[in-house]
Formats: sequence, C-alpha cells, structure tokens
Amino acid sequence: MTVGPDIDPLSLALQPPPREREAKKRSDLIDEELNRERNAEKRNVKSVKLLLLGQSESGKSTTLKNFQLVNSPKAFTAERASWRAVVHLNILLTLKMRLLPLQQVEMSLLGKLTNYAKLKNETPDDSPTPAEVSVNSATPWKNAFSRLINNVHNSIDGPEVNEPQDSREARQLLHACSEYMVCLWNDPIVKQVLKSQRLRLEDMAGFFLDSIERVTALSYNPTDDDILRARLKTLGVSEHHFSLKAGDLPQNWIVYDVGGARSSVVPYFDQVQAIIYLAPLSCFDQVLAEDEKVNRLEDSILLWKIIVSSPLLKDTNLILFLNKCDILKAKLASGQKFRHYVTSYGDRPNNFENCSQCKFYNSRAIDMKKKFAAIAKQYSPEPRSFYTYFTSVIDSQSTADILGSVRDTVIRQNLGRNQLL
Ligand SMILES: Nc1nc2c(ncn2[C@@H]2O[C@H](COP(=O)(O)OP(=O)(O)OP(=O)(O)O)[C@@H](O)[C@H]2O)c(=O)[nH]1
Ligand SMILES: [Mg+2]
Repeated sequence: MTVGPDIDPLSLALQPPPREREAKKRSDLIDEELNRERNAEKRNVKSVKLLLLGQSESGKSTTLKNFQLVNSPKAFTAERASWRAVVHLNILLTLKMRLLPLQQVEMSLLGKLTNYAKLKNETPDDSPTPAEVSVNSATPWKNAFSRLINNVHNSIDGPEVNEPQDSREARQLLHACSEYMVCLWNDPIVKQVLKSQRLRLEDMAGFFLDSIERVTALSYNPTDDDILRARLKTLGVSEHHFSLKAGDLPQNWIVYDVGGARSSVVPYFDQVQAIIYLAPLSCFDQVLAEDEKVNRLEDSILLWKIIVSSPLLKDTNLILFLNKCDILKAKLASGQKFRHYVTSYGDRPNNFENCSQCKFYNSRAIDMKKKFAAIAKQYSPEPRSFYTYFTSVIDSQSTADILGSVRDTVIRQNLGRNQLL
C-alpha cells in the first residue's frame, strides 16, 4: 500500500480492516435510520382528545375559556373585544326578561283601547321569554368582530378609531341608557318583587346587572372574569387545538366543547383520552328549559349514568367537575331548601352562615360526590377509578390549578397505558 502525502499514516493505521469497515458503515446507516424513525415518532405524537360533556349551562364553554386562559393567553386576550358584545347582550336580555310583565300590561292596556285580539296576532313573537343568545360552533362568530379585534390595542385607552358605526352606536346608546338601567335594577319595588318570588337573578347565566355602570362605560373592555361570566349558548360541537408540554415534548391537545345536544357527541367517543363531565350542583331547584317536568340535577345524574356505562368509554379517563359550588352555597344561604328537591337529603341543616368552606364540603356536597361515585361503580362496564373536583369554573385561579392537575393526570395515565407515545 502506498501512502500519499495527504494521508495521515496514523489514522490509516487505526482504521479497521476493509470487511469491518463495511460492517461499521452498515451499522451506522441502521442507527441513522432508527434515529430518523424515533424523531418522526416524536414529531408525530398522537393528539390528546379531551371532551367536555354535561347538560346545557353546566359550564363546558366556561371550562374551555379557562383552558384557553391558561394555555393560549394571547388568543384569549385577542378575543376580548368580541366578548364585549356578548356581555352587552347578556345585560339587555336579562333586563328584557324582567320587563316582560310590563309588556303584558302594555298589551292589556292597549287591548282595552283597541282590538286586543288583532294586536296579539300582529305581535311577531309572543313566546314567554326572550330567546337565549346562541352560537353555532360551525360559524366563526368572532370573525364578525375581527375589525374590533385588530384594533383592540386602541380600545384599552380610549374609543376604537376604526370601530364599525353600528357597533359604536350600540355602545353609545347603552351608555346613554345606563342611568335608567341602574335605577331599574336598584328600585326597591323591583328588589321586593324578586325576593317575594324567590328569584335570584344573580345566579342566572350572564348576570351583569350589578356592574351596569362599568360595562356600559364607553371605554369598557371585558376583564377575564367578565369573559368567564358571559353566557353564549353553544350549538353543535366546537373543536379547539392547544399545544401543551408533556415532559420536554410538545403535545397537541384537541378539546371538544359539546353544546347541549347529546346525540351529536357519540362520534367523538372513539379515541378520546379524557372526558371532563360537568355536573352543576346548584341546579337542584331548577328544571330543564326543554322539558319543565325534568329536574336539572336528576337529568345531570342520568347523563352521567349514560356516559359511565358506555363500553366505548371504558378506557377513557373520567374527570368529574361538581360545578357551580359558589351558587349552591349562595342559594342555600338564601334559604332555599335542598331537602325539598333532594328528599334523600333528610333533615340535615340547610344553614351555611356559620359553616366554613371545609364543613360545607364535608356535609352536603360530599353526599353528591358519593351519589356520582356510586353510579360510576354500579354502571361502569369494568371497575374504574375517576377523579372528582368541586369547582366554580368562573373562578379562574382555582380552575387553573385544577386544570393543571387534570393535564398531569391525563398525560401520566396515558403514558402509563402507552396510548400517546
Ligand atoms: N357562578 C357561576 N357561574 C358559572 C359557573 N360555571 C358556569 N357558570 C356560568 O353559567 C353560564 C353557562 O355556562 P356555559 O359554560 O356557557 O355552559 P355550557 O355547558 O357551555 O352550556 P351550553 O353551551 O348550552 O351547552 C355562563 O354564564 C357561565 O359564566 C360556576 O361555577 N359558577
Ligand atoms: Mg357552551
């Protein structure tokens, strides 16, 4: 073998003989290929699918908003201006509903002066309550506000320069009527009538009457809390993507917010890693909007039964949010009797005045926890554990902590079962 001037004789001496060199080359190629596959696998980490379930108004969309607040705060902030319109609509609908009796008085007075039957036929909508604001998840409703969203930075310090005229006029009109709305809400007779009818508007979805002045101010921009409290009924199923961290790896999470309709959720049951089921505890004295014969709490328990007994969901992580604890607490404190609606509750005290948060959970709500647990035990196709949290999902701080532990649990459980990686 001749050694040229450019070849280092030492490295030549250290090289393996030709056959071994071939083998090493092949082994390096295999290692390279394996590495490529491993990296591709890492990039191709399966998405985590999380389904939000529960009856209408249970708090699914509010939980989703909390998820956005924690995991994509920039997008949450960018949508602030869109929520202002929802808050304003919430105020108007609540007031309109409270003023409905006046509309009937108007009809009856006018009827005395003119032909009542004719008048009634000419009334376009004689339904007893104003329709709830709803959004079809197939429609990107926030796009309608995109100009506002683009100009949101202007709105923090003053009126938006490029705000569409009709939107500006609506805000100015609301601002001009603010004083009358405040007077109406604070009127002692209105308060007395509401009290005598045991009507607690403050527990209703989208309640902002306590903040009329603030939310009708010309410079109003919704706070995080306002957005969590704003009510917009979801129609259909909406899909939301998040990039979370599972250890060092980014992980795609898809959260499905399922509006009221139950049958539409079935196709999403397949390949779902986790379900957060929201059961509002405060609805013990309410009935379903769509069927006044059905108690809301009973309906919630029935839906839970259907979900835990589904064979498709036997491997899905179940997380139960016993929600609206804040309203339950306020309702009981106002004298509403739990035992009148939940007979098994018996004669246990209904008074919260002297109860600490801890006692509260140890007495009443814990009974509901047992009830849901017993159903899961009886109806699950196979023995399973599930996680329960007492929640008030309008409280962003506590919900952020709970969602953090839900995320860790789901990642841990699915890694354990090797479903995700
Ligand atoms: N006080 C209080 N209000 C809550 C709580 N959870 C939800 N809400 C309010 O209840 C209303 C209904 O909540 P949503 O999240 O819209 O309910 P949903 O389950 O998405 O309802 P659909 O879209 O009709 O299926 C909203 O105005 C929320 O702000 C809670 O824990 N406490
Ligand atoms: Mg919703």
